Amino acid sequence: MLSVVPPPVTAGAPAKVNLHLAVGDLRADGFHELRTVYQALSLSDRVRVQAAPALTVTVRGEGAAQVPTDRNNLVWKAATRLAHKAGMTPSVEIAIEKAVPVAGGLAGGSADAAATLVALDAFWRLDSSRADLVAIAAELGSDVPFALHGGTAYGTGRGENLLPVLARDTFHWVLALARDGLSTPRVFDELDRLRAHAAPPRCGDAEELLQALAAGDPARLAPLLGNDLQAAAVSLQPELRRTLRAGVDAGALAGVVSGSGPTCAFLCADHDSAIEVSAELSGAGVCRGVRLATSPAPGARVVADAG
Ligand SMILES: C[C@@](CO)(OP(=O)(O)O)[C@H](O)COP(=O)(O)OP(=O)(O)OC[C@H]1O[C@@H](n2ccc(N)nc2=O)[C@H](O)[C@@H]1O
Ligand SMILES: Nc1ncnc2c1ncn2[C@@H]1O[C@H](COP(=O)(O)OP(=O)(O)O)[C@@H](O)[C@H]1O
Repeated sequence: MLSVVPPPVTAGAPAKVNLHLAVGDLRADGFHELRTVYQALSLSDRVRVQAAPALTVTVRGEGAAQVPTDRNNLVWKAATRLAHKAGMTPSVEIAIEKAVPVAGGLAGGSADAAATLVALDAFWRLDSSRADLVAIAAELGSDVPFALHGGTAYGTGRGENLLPVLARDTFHWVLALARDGLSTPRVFDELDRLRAHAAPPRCGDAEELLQALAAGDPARLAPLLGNDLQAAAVSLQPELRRTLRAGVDAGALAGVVSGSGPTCAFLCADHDSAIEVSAELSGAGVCRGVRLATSPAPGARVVADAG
């Protein structure tokens, strides 16, 4: 009997911005207790899976040279864990097409892992429950469940416990990309160091911000954006202070470091304003490049294969 090779499957998954990121105490397991409001961005990576003699990973696109292609890639871990749970052999090639800047605080690696889970679930026709995929996602990284979820969500624990959040309308962002990345554990360590010596700003609770999201009002949302990791990211890359100032001078409603940085996310009043801010920021010499994005965006999902 002929065995039929299943056709390739492509999935996409979004980058994220933390609109609110309150970092609590360091736990015994090395993670910090978080309270965060995630929103998924229209900027997304794509992952294509197809049959191959053995597990292989290829990477093209934005920052590809900095992304591992061995077991250190989160997609490799995602594939082996899903295969193990399903009793499959992960004989697949996983081709990543990156658009999300690497080590930028935008959770690109988490997006790739979430897209891999969704793509392989379809490729192997596993029909896994959402809860099963979320459980594997949480083992892979704190941000991976949100990349599956998409939209807007409130995250607690180390960021992996999610509740959906109501957000009306579309928000317009300009992302200022930094020349060098920042390592997430290094930024958390830096925050602990700063807190041991002083009292860097804390963003408090998210109540008002949740109301601004439900109202879909960017002018109300802007002054409420907050990130406890910002002081640590700025301490490690002091030039971010200039970038944050330049975005607001260019007409953004507000700017915030995204997650552990160093990408700075600028909330704009509307699409036209975002175009103006991006043009001005590009010319100001304060960043490696700019990207326009909207939010919220859907979570990881199978997409039509562009070939
Ligand atoms: C900071 C955030 C905010 O959304 O995003 P990024 O800026 O990295 O995208 C996340 O908490 C990052 O999530 P993720 O990138 O999945 O991190 P993980 O792989 O789970 O953890 C990497 C390391 O970051 C630190 N870490 C992470 C999450 C957390 N709640 N407390 C921590 O202290 C730990 O040192 C951990 O070993
Ligand atoms: N698929 C992947 N894409 C990007 N980086 C990856 C991937 N898998 C593993 N990594 C590693 O994870 C690190 C963090 O990457 P990324 O998820 O882009 O940033 P952040 O944690 O700041 O959001 C990278 O420096 C890279 O070494």
